Order: sequence, then C-alpha cells, then structure tokens
Amino acid sequence: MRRNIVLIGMMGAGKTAIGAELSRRLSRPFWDTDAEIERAAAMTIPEIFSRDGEAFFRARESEVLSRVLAGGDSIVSTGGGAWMRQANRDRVTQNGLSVWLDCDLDTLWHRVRSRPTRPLLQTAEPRQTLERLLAERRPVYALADIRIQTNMGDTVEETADQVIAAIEARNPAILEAK
Ligand SMILES: Nc1ncnc2c1ncn2[C@@H]1O[C@H](COP(=O)(O)OP(=O)(O)O)[C@@H](O)[C@H]1O
Ligand SMILES: O=C(O)C1=C[C@@H](OP(=O)(O)O)[C@@H](O)[C@H](O)C1
Ligand SMILES: [Mg+2]
Repeated sequence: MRRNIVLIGMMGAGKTAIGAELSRRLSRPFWDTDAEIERAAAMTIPEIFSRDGEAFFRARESEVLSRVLAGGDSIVSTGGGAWMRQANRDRVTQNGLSVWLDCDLDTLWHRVRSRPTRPLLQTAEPRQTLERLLAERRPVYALADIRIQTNMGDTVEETADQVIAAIEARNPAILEAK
C-alpha cells in the first residue's frame, strides 16, 4: 500500500509549512511540488509563469506530482491549483491520503498579501482574486479524504498535531512504520 500524505488547499493555507513540519515529526521524506518544479527548471514560479505560461506550469506540476508520489512514503505539499485537475486527484487517491488544509479568506489574505511569489495574485484586485479562486475551488477541495480547519490563531505545531490526529482516527495504517 502506498502511504503518501498529500496536502492540498489554497495559497497561504500552510501546505508548505505544515508539510515540512509533518516530515520532521513523522521522519518521512518531504516534497513540495513547487520547489521541485523550480529546481528542475532552475527558475522561480513567477519566472515560469511569465516565460512559459500557466499551461506549461500545470504540465510540469502533474509530472512532478507523479514522480514524488512514486516514493510511496512521503509527505507531499502541492501547489494550490494541483488538486483542480482530475488526473492529479486520481493519482493522489491511488497513492495515499489527501488532506485539505481549509482556511478562511482573511487568514489566507493575511499570509499571501505581501508576497510577490504567487503569479495568480498579480492582479489589480488581488484580494478579490483570492476570494474568487477560493469560491471556485472549495467544492473541489472538499473531495479530499480529510479536511482540517486551520485559522489565524493556530500555530504550525498545532495544525500539524490536528493533521496527525485526524489521520490516526481515519486511517492509522498510513502512520505505521514500514
Ligand atoms: N497554523 C499555521 N499553519 C500553516 N502555516 C502557518 C500557520 N501559522 C502561520 N503560518 C505561516 O503562514 C505561511 C503559510 O504559507 P505556506 O506554507 O507557503 O502556504 P501554502 O504552501 O499553502 O501556500 C507560512 O509563512 C507559515 O509559517
Ligand atoms: O493556487 C495556485 O494555483 C498556485 C499556488 C502556488 O502554490 P501554493 O499553494 O503553495 O502557494 C503555486 O503552485 C502557483 O503559484 C499556483
Ligand atoms: Mg506552498
């Protein structure tokens, strides 16, 4: 059985931060799909979007996701759009457990507003863009195996505790040592 734990959810929900924390706690390899795409391309995400476009980025994202899931035993932090593709959802579901970090708009905005690293938010009205993306994507994120509600006051450690407790309750075999 493949036992990857795959974090999904909006930009700023904490997928990268919580994934790294889970990797330390559970002593599992950690992959962040954005970081892997950047490494392979030797370019930043904004550079890839501006030079090659979103469709190119999405193709690389699907490739990287398949590659990192093949390890079978990893913590994988996806980018916020990865879960929108049916093929990516199928791949994740075949290879482990999906965990949606569900986060309110104010918290998301607070975390992403000052960072120029997310090309989809380089718009005239970025907060509205974030709100629209959240509304569009919420029903699709809701297809995840597990939903964790995280908000402004939570620390990374607390949210990681919640993720581990939820996995223990739902599918403890995922946490067993190999
Ligand atoms: N409870 C929490 N969970 C996740 N991230 C948190 C939390 N509290 C504060 N943060 C901070 O919010 C930011 C979340 O950004 P990031 O992990 O890059 O999100 P994502 O990968 O989902 O876009 C990080 O700077 C992280 O340190
Ligand atoms: O939501 C999205 O479509 C995106 C989210 C980003 O990752 P984070 O969710 O880790 O910020 C990154 O993959 C890219 O900017 C596109
Ligand atoms: Mg991230």
